[in-house]
Amino acid sequence: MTTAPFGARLAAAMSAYGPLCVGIDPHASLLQAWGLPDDAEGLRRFSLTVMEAVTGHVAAVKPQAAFFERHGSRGLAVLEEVVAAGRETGTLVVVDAKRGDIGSTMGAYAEAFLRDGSPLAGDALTVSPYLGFGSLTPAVDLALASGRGLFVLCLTSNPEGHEVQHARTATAEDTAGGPSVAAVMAAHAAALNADATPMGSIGLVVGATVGDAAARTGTDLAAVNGPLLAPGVGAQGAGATELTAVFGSARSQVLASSSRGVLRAGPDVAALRAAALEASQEAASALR
Ligand SMILES: O=C(O)c1cc(=O)[nH]c(=O)n1[C@@H]1O[C@H](COP(=O)(O)O)[C@@H](O)[C@H]1O
Repeated sequence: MTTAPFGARLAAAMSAYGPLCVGIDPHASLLQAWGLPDDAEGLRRFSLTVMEAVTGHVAAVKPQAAFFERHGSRGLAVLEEVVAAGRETGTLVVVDAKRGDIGSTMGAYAEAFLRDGSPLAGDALTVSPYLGFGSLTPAVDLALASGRGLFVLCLTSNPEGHEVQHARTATAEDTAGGPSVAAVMAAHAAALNADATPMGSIGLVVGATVGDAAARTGTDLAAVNGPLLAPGVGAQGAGATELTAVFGSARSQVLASSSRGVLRAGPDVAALRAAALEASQEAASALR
């Protein structure tokens, strides 16, 4: 394996371009607003326009798989084109597919999204650990072996996440409840990233909208030593103030993510690029 680890590649991209990931979420309403048909060709023009506008200007892009899957196999072919365009331009691609399953099936998801030569394999994948962090082992192993990364859901940006993520884990001896689910997920990531420089490749998803949830759940974000993907910026209401407040001493690890907040500026390439650069600068000053 000659590729540098994802954590090192992302750290370099963030220092070159700033801490912003532009989400590629081709909602039907956005296709309409851009004057595009709600079909695979509209999806393709939308996605490649975003790539043209932001590659080489921001650290990463994050295509959301659901918006491609809703167009069937032709939509997935467009996702493959986005992945290929990222590879050609050197812009990191986080495939946001939030996969999670029992280990034996997780192995197949890992081969789809993290294996060299797979057309859907970007630089990192979002994964869901709610079948137990250990169920993600095939993805962890393949990501680390291939220079890719993972973003493991930890404290998500949506208002419903707390009922699972803030819950206290129980053991046979400690029925009163142990550490929170979020803290356990963060501790697993920290263990996998131990000793990595400048940071490890097993990141977490922590929404910019979660307020003081890390403190309330005892989740030590600074100790993760890995990237913290922070969606919720822009359309979900978080901005610079929230980024600073949520991440505190972990802010140098944060990759802020905005989809609709940037995409609404399209379809003009220059306007999209300007919106991305503005969001990137705002995130950079909040996270300095
Ligand atoms: O993993 C994600 O990216 C993610 C996690 C999370 O906690 N919240 C969240 O909004 N996301 C994704 O981030 C994007 C947010 O889009 P906007 O609200 O338009 O910026 C969507 O693609 C979500 O699926």
